[in-house]
Amino acid sequence: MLVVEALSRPNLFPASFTLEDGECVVVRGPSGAGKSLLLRALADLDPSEGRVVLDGAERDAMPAPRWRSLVGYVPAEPGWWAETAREHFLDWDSLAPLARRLNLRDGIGDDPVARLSTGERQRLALLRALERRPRVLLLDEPTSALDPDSTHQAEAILAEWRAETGMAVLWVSHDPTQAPRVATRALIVERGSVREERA
Ligand SMILES: Nc1ncnc2c1ncn2[C@@H]1O[C@H](COP(=O)(O)OP(=O)(O)OP(=O)(O)O)[C@@H](O)[C@H]1O
Repeated sequence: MLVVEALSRPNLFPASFTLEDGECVVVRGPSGAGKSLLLRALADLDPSEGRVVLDGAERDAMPAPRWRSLVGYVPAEPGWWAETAREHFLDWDSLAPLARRLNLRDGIGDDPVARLSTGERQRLALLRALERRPRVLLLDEPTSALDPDSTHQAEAILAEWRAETGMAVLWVSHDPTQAPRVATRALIVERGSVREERA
């Protein structure tokens, strides 16, 4: 469903790979290797060269806002523009069951974002991205601040979502035990070069 051909930008050599419907591929590699650069290029947040095709539609032929609604991105440090958490959602109340599964306490939607913990913000950013129902979700260390139970809940929710909607996931993780739990394939990024391996 996603075809990437010779995608490149400064500090990232041309990368080619595909993502199948409902697939999850982990992205691994040393700190500073170019993993976030790869995700940001795919999300069309920074200028890049190469060809990216989603469900037969060329990225370059699509308005950027349309592309960004199809290809969701959860950065390692998500941004917040309104005071309370709920203001960042289309319909916060409908997400209550998922929020509970992620061990987020009731009422958190009305708290000022600035007062929330790093792990709380991380889980809210994941929910915010899922709510937009992207075809592809790019995750930059989405569970790095979570306890083991919340991590497993997030992994389970993403697996269910992929199975139900066909959403594909590209998941940057530094946790060697997480990769085989969530994916069968890995993209290894080293000094700006991308190659494929088993997860
Ligand atoms: N806009 C940019 N243009 C060019 N190079 C950049 C840009 N932003 C970051 N870099 C550099 O590119 C390199 C790769 O950065 P990147 O953030 O992709 O690493 P990473 O693999 O995600 O690392 P980490 O695991 O620490 O998050 C770094 O040396 C960084 O300084």
